[in-house]
Amino acid sequence: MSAGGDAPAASGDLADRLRWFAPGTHITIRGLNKTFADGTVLYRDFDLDLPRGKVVSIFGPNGCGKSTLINMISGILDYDSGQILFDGKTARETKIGYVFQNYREAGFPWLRAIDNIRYPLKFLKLSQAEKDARVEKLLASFNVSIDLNRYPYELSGGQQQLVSIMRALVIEPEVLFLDEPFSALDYEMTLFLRDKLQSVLTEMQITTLLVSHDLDEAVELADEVLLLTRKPTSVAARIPFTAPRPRNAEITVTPEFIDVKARSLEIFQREVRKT
Ligand SMILES: Nc1ncnc2c1ncn2[C@@H]1O[C@H](COP(=O)(O)OP(=O)(O)OP(=O)(O)O)[C@@H](O)[C@H]1O
Repeated sequence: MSAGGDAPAASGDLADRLRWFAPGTHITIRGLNKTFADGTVLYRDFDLDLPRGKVVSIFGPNGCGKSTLINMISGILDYDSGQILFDGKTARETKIGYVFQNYREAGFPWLRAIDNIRYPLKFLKLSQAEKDARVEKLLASFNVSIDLNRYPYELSGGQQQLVSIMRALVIEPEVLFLDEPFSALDYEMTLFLRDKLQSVLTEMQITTLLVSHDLDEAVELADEVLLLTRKPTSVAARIPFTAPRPRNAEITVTPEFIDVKARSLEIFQREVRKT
């Protein structure tokens, strides 16, 4: 982890800089810099505040740095300098869940599905009864009908991604990162998982960052669409979407959805056209 990632909780100058946060702000990014070894400058003095308990969908041109951003926030990837704090805590001090696009590489193939879901609980100081209750509650929330005694290779892609999502949620994360979680799945499974995930996130009030290349999906799930520019990357716009939840695919024909999607698309296309 870089100096930025190891940074202690806010103090001195930093505390002064953080004092003007909007109420409810959870994740604060200040002065973030990331340049790759080949000289590609991706983020330069990048600032961002992300609200507590909301779902923010990140959308932007190909290669603008969406995955890199959530990897740096979640602590998977080093950054050169700057500060990323979760209510003043570092990523290491924060309970984080992460769902990857490639579910095949995300789980342990030698563990049954149920043991993959339970695995992260090993690292929490909970009694066995508390761990069992956590898992039971989660399975009930997702209304799981698949045989979780199967190994991942015995499950469909969608079922494996469902296992990945439950494994990310079982620790009751403060923040959940989803990087293209449904893009490798068929449409029927995508709709099912979107609905389930959305109702669980609404119930658990988890601060969530979603990267999606599907603008309908990005808007449907979002409390806010965060549009990024081409690199060096900055925030092009933030567009709230306040339609009540639960939402499903039918939301896509409502005037509010169409308006948010049209405004997002306009900004996206403006950024794509820039050379
Ligand atoms: N290790 C690396 N070295 C050099 N450049 C890199 C490295 N990793 C990523 N990049 C570049 O940084 C940019 C951002 O990559 P990233 O995957 O974060 O973008 P993205 O917006 O998620 O992309 P996509 O829309 O294609 O999924 C891309 O141009 C990519 O080629």
